[in-house]
Amino acid sequence: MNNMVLVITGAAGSGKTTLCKYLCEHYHLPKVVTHTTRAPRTGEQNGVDYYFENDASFARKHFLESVHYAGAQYGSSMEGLQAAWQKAPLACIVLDTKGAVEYLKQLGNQVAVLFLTIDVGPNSSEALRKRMEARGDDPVKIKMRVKSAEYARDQQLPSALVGHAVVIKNNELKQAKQQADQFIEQLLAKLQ
Ligand SMILES: Nc1nc2c(ncn2[C@@H]2O[C@H](COP(=O)(O)OP(=O)(O)O)[C@@H](O)[C@H]2O)c(=O)[nH]1
Ligand SMILES: Nc1ncnc2c1ncn2[C@@H]1O[C@H](COP(=O)(O)OP(=O)(O)O)[C@@H](O)[C@H]1O
Repeated sequence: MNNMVLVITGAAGSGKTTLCKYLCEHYHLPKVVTHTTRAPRTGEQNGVDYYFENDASFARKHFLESVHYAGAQYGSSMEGLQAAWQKAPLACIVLDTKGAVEYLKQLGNQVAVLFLTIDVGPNSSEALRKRMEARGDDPVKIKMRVKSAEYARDQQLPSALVGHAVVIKNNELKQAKQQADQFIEQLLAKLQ
């Protein structure tokens, strides 16, 4: 196979961004930077974390797929993916579960999916909220997000990804990284 894209998906606060950063650094994977109309969080950089857009600039882009998530728009382009593949045969992207399903539909066996979750029993949703707080998110934004349909939806693996996604419980980051390492090594071997 020539090129593949690793899609990291899962609940808000489950550690998608953290794991993507780790894998990109450790395996020199190019990250596909996506576009959003949400405001940057403290420390986020335009062109690195996201391309930050307004509604008008977002509307002018040509997206492979785009979604509404908790009151903002997000979208990813084929050009972004092709640019990443110019650098290396395995690229990485962070998407909501709707985007992950769409990637699988459009790109088939060029897509590998990692679904992140946490499982601390009935308090798992609360644990995710605490992680968003610890990340420094605006409390008003956290409230909005937790109430959104997308937040509830992304806590479960969608049926379209069953049998396609590798599920990793990120209760402990060290263990989650080890499981992701195994998965990446299999993918890199496939691409050789
Ligand atoms: N479908 C899709 N989802 C995206 C895209 N970019 C980011 N997302 C997802 O949008 C959701 C909200 O992202 P963000 O506001 O950064 O919040 P976070 O999940 O708490 O870090 C997350 O599930 C992201 O993975 C995109 O281009 N397409
Ligand atoms: N296993 C873990 N245990 C505790 N905190 C974690 C763990 N994994 C990630 N975090 C922290 O939780 C917060 C949310 O992680 P992040 O990667 O931003 O999630 P996502 O991109 O899925 O919303 C961050 O502050 C991150 O440092």
